Amino acid sequence: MVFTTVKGGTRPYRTLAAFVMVNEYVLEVRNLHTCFAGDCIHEDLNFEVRRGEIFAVVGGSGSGKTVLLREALLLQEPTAGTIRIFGEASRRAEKEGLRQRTGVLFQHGALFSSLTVQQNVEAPLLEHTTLSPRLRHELGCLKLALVGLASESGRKLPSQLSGGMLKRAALARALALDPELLFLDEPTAGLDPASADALDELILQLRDSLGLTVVMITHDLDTLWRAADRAIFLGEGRILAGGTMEEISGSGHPLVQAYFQGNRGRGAREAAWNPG
Ligand SMILES: Nc1ncnc2c1ncn2[C@@H]1O[C@H](COP(=O)(O)OP(=O)(O)OP(=O)(O)O)[C@@H](O)[C@H]1O
Repeated sequence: MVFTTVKGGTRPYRTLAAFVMVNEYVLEVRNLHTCFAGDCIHEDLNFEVRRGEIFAVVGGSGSGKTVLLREALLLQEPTAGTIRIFGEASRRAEKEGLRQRTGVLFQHGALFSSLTVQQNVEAPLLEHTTLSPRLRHELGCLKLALVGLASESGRKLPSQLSGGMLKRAALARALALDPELLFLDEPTAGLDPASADALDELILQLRDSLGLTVVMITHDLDTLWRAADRAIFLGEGRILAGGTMEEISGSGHPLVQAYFQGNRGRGAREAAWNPG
């Protein structure tokens, strides 16, 4: 890791990430409108996510972050506009292909409670590949190791894992098909600070080692300062600010200021600038 100087302090910046990040758009959102019964929560959103970056979607409650994620995952249709993933306009007909190139970590893990962790991780391989049971098992073990879970954890039911381990297990399942693009919905929600830090570190490591592109929704200011390369701030149906965390937090918009300039926001920024 090298350090680069930014206005007001020094933040870690990862060399491999800088190398991987290129101007190839993995996700492009153009002129997106989403309205429910005439009430519009997205009014002409435009942004793009570059290959290899960790991109965060931020905003107050009800600003439309989850709806945006559901639209990108083809679980919901926007009212107007397009979402292109891997350069292709995402259409329902291409759902299967897109699913295999994208992984999702849902906020509550969404693991099958009656299956063991190992079976959960193998589930996408069973559904989308013709691999033999032995190969599926080996790949499942590999993914568990990748997220830092011991093989004993694979034999447990989700209910027998801690919150941090559950997130890791769900992440292992999201990585089962070697996705290029990973969506994370509130990855650190409900975790204690140490587990949240460890998960942030894991996300950074996975991006660096696998060359993943990560799009995450988060309210966690520590995660934002530590992991996000760029972000957008949603509010009033629009993107109120976009860019690096430094750029966004310096926005003059009152909603953005209130979000980042409170005690929690300032503390997270200082911690990111003074790691360790
Ligand atoms: N299917 C739906 N029908 C009607 N309204 C909806 C529907 N889905 C979402 N909404 C509304 O859209 C708005 C945005 O919801 P969304 O869940 O995307 O917010 P959010 O930014 O993810 O909030 P939070 O941070 O609290 O999770 C909310 O007012 C919600 O009630």
